[in-house]
Amino acid sequence: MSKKVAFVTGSGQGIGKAIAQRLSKDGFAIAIANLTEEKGKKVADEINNDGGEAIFVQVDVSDRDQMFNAMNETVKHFGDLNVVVNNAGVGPTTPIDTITPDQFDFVYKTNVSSVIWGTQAAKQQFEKLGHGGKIINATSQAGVVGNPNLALYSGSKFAIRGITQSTARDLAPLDITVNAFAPGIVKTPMMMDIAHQVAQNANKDDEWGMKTFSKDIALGRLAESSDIANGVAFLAGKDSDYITGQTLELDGGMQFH
Ligand SMILES: NC(=O)C1=CN([C@@H]2O[C@H](COP(=O)(O)OP(=O)(O)OC[C@H]3O[C@@H](n4cnc5c(N)ncnc54)[C@H](O)[C@@H]3O)[C@@H](O)[C@H]2O)C=CC1
Ligand SMILES: CC(=O)C(C)=O
Repeated sequence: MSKKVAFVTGSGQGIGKAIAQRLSKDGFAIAIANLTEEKGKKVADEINNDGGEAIFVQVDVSDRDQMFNAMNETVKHFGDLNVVVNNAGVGPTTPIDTITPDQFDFVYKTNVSSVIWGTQAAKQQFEKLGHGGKIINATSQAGVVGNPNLALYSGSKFAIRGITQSTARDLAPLDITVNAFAPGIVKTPMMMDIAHQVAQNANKDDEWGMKTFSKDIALGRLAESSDIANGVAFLAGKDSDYITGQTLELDGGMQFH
């Protein structure tokens, strides 16, 4: 039987890379869809050298045509597509007075437009292939509760949960599920940068910056990218077939509902 195929955006490093590696272990062929070629190719090579099957497809997720082309290229190569993980995102630190129109456009195009284009392109491919599929969107604990200094980012992540819920209803008749995952504080370049910026603004060190975000984690430790990939693997697999429109919180116990 041929492998199922997963398309993972922002998989050149951090959480996306861990998701790609985990889904490969779970038997998926993987499209590493990333902005920067060097990092994306390296992850694809690592998966192939490890006995998996991966290709690199270059994409700027904020560009609709590029998202459609990247998914087309994936289906041309592997002959199928079953799971799309809209993971890529940016997280600048933005005290409210500092936000500019350019920054607004950049964050909302990268984080929010990308999910819409990714959903449209996935729907098109699933329909052409004549089967359903799974769309999985990256929100954040900061998309469940507003975080200080992150007004642009938090707002964009709240929007992703709204889009997830709406499109789950729209696409259910096509046997397409749409869910989101909400990581907590994960040791990746994005989070290190946020902690650094917040610390600098307060004249403190990076450890202090990280503590301002991590002090309320019930399980008492920062997340590894693999903790997040474990949850996404569940959403990508058969055991989540009867779940749609939900946000799975992967935050070690930060936000409770
Ligand atoms: N690190 C954390 O603590 C948390 C991260 N998240 C979310 O998880 C997702 C992944 O985050 P990290 O791995 O931490 O980020 P990261 O910054 O470490 O990695 C992001 C990856 O996305 C790629 N990328 C950036 N812009 C792109 C674009 N326009 N088109 C294609 N690829 C692009 C980068 O090249 C990089 O490979 C993001 O959506 C982020 O908002 C959510 C909650 C917490
Ligand atoms: C970067 C992020 O998603 C946080 C702080 O939750």
